[in-house]
Amino acid sequence: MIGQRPPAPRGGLHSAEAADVRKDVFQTPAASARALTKTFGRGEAKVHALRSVDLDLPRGRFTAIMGPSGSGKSTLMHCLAGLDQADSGAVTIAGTDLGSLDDDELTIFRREHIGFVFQSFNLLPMLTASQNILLPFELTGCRIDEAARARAAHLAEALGVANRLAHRPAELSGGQQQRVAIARALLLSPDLLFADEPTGNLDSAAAAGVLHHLRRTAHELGQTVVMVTHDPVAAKYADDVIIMQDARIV
Ligand SMILES: Nc1ncnc2c1ncn2[C@@H]1O[C@H](COP(=O)(O)OP(=O)(O)OP(=O)(O)O)[C@@H](O)[C@H]1O
Repeated sequence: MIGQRPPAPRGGLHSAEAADVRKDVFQTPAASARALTKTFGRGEAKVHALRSVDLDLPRGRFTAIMGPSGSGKSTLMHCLAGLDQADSGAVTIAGTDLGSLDDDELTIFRREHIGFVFQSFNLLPMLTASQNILLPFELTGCRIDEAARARAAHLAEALGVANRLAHRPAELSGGQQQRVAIARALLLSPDLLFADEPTGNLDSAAAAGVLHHLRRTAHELGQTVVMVTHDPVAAKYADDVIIMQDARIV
């Protein structure tokens, strides 16, 4: 176990009530999209990237988004993550309608509720693995305290990089770098962890390690994980697979 999946209810509930509370928490989707529509360009050059997409992402599950190139996967992920705005429709994360937030509020919301992992790891080369993992905490403007260090150490342990913390990214394998990047993305306990082709730069053994840890993150930390991938082998690690085609979920 690397953590408790259902949050422990407080206030002395009887076990049946506590089970109901846990069930409710996990039945509320971590994120929802309703009638999400997005086009690029105009006139003859107009391209439909999303055509009225509806989606609920269940909490604590690992969901893969697959589909042919140009089918709208990245656009969907960017709209869900508040990195891009749909032309119409709504995205709700942790009960907040992203459309109700101004730019500054959206930036803060993303920092507090959403974690990202990219194909190219995006670690800072001059920082050690440990400093990279703690970076999101520093960006909040708070001093790194014992609790933050303990969380970073716990995540490093869970992701199998605890013995690499003093090393810089160039001294780590690709798989280790990606696992450091996952620990960093999880530091502030986001509601959603988005992974964009996280194994695209890895050989099959390193990819398997990263996918195994993403799966554990969902199942043992109760973390909602969404991964865009072209790789059917990677998608097999997911609990649910969403297939996109021609800007729709099929
Ligand atoms: N910034 C943009 N400007 C113009 N068209 C765009 C832009 N971004 C995406 N598109 C178009 O929108 C459609 C969906 O693109 P998207 O990147 O979401 O697909 P994808 O499934 O992620 O593709 P890939 O697997 O190749 O990354 C494509 O036709 C793409 O060309």
